[in-house]
Amino acid sequence: MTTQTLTAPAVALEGVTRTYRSRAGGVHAVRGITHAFAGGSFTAIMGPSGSGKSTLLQLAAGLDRPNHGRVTIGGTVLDSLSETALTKFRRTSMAFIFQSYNLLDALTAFDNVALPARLARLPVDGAAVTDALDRVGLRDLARRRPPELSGGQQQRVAIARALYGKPNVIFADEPTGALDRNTGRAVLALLRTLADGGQTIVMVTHDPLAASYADETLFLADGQIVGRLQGADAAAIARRMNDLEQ
Ligand SMILES: Nc1ncnc2c1ncn2[C@@H]1O[C@H](COP(=O)(O)OP(=O)(O)OP(=O)(O)O)[C@@H](O)[C@H]1O
Repeated sequence: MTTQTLTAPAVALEGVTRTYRSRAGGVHAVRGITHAFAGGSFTAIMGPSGSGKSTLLQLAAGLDRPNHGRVTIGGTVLDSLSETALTKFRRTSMAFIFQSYNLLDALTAFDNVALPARLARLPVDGAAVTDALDRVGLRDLARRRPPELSGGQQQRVAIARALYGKPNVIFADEPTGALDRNTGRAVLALLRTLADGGQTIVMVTHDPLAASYADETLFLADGQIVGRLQGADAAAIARRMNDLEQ
């Protein structure tokens, strides 16, 4: 892992705009967003349905390209990369944690954790894979496949995958959306640990309690950042969300 100071932006968005064409006309999903996510920071993104959260996350992760503006991750301008180079860059520089876990059912937990390294044609360090599974409490379940694991266990496999490669940036879209409260809290505590260890976390969530684990919450409305709260508790975050949804 590249060690970063808290002041170096791990992910920078500059004037990022994404418009979708539809039969009814253009949908301005993200409108000129500029924001720097500091290295080692944990940021939550909240906002009403349709405010552009998922689009913003996809743009920041290079899964979608902006119509205008640019995204820089660890000093690399994503726009300057070909599709092939971008895919390779994504495999080594970032991890994704989704509500739906995104694990391959045919592979064991161990092989799911090792998958990004294999796809990037890097040697797999078996002891490090086991260590990553151990850190999320799944050492004994390494040989199980996702259908043989609970939702919380599957999400912990996804987190172990993010732990193993030690990517600088972890993007999470509703990582606790499908989990019960206690399992969700355990997952959030793990994400908090990753940020405290220097990885940068950008997480979309609808849940003020989940956002309270972050250092900062950004509030989106109509494709723009309309507010932010630092170090706020769940009640303060919920109040701000209520104000936005009025
Ligand atoms: N592929 C697409 N084609 C056309 N419009 C799209 C597409 N994806 C998203 N949109 C539109 O862009 C806007 C932002 O969508 P986005 O999914 O980013 O919002 P969101 O804040 O993540 O919503 P939710 O909380 O409901 O998941 C919405 O108006 C949505 O309908």
